[in-house]
Amino acid sequence: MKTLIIATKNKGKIAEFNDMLQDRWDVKSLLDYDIADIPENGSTFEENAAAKAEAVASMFGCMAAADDSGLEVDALNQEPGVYSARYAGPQKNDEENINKLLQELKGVPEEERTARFVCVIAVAVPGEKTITFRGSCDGVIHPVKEGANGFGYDPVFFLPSYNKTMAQLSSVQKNEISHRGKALKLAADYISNTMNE
Ligand SMILES: O=c1nc[nH]c2c1ncn2[C@H]1C[C@H](O)[C@@H](COP(=O)(O)OP(=O)(O)OP(=O)(O)O)O1
Ligand SMILES: [Mg+2]
Repeated sequence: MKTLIIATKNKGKIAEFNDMLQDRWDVKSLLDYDIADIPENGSTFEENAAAKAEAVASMFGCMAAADDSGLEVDALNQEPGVYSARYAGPQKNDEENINKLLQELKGVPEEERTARFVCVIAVAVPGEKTITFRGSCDGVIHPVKEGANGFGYDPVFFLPSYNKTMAQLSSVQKNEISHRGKALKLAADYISNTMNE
């Protein structure tokens, strides 16, 4: 089985990539190697995903993928966006990020709490142009945390069509509808074709 390196240290993402890809590839992440954090200085998900994928592709001299993702909240002018991981500070704590988000949205009525998760997957090959794939998933920011599955903002990301938060879905259900599942569906054929060249 061929190895696919994903330039991430996020355990929640790694679990989802493993669930979706383990039949196809031997998925490795930055937690399997001793690699320093790659800076995310871009202003778009595409820039950050490309920077992470390219840094790792050049370190290993082979194809690497990366995921840059986050939450866009309409009532907050699409924030936290690319800053989602660091919303409450550089320590990147999910609990603190959720608390800050709920505080910012205090008093905002349900119909104005619309949001979306966005995921951009970049695939980089040394010496070639990096390609990006984008997926998104619409929801509403729930005023209280519910559910224990998933990671990040999942406990407050409410899906009206399921009457559940993302954290109340099984991993199979989440991967079918999530921003990451959608971006990966678009990326998988390109990864597979590029790997076999
Ligand atoms: O499915 C998701 N369910 C809930 N929350 C999510 C999801 N997908 C992204 N998110 C949130 C988590 C984090 O606050 C930010 C990603 O930030 P992002 O920089 O892409 O990832 P990260 O720094 O945690 O790991 P890394 O850069 O090593 O891949 O968006
Ligand atoms: Mg990051």
